[in-house]
Amino acid sequence: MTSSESSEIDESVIAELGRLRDSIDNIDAAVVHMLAERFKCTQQVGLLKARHQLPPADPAREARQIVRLRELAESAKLDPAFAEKLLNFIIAEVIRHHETIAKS
Ligand SMILES: C=C(O[C@@H]1C=C(C(=O)O)C=C[C@H]1O)C(=O)O
Repeated sequence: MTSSESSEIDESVIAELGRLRDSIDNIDAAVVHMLAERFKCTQQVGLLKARHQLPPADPAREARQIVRLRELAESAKLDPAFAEKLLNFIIAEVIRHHETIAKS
């Protein structure tokens, strides 16, 4: 392989890496915007619960969401265990917000 051939390969690899990373950046931005919208909704739920003396957490609702999300993950070829962990992580933060709202 000549030095010009190897530098062409390097450039095409770098270009493909750049394209893939641009898509990753767009997806990360979409995730951030979707999470921000979700937290706007859950903040409203937190206010409603505090006003009506409802508990911050609703384990029955969470169980239904987990079943649904695991099914969605499976059909999207995403690891259902990962999807469940991610949802639990988000819900834990939401419940923390609801507890703060209830105390305020
Ligand atoms: C948002 C709610 O409050 C909590 C947070 C949930 C969520 O982030 O999806 C689900 C159930 C509750 O534990 C709710 O009750 O709907």
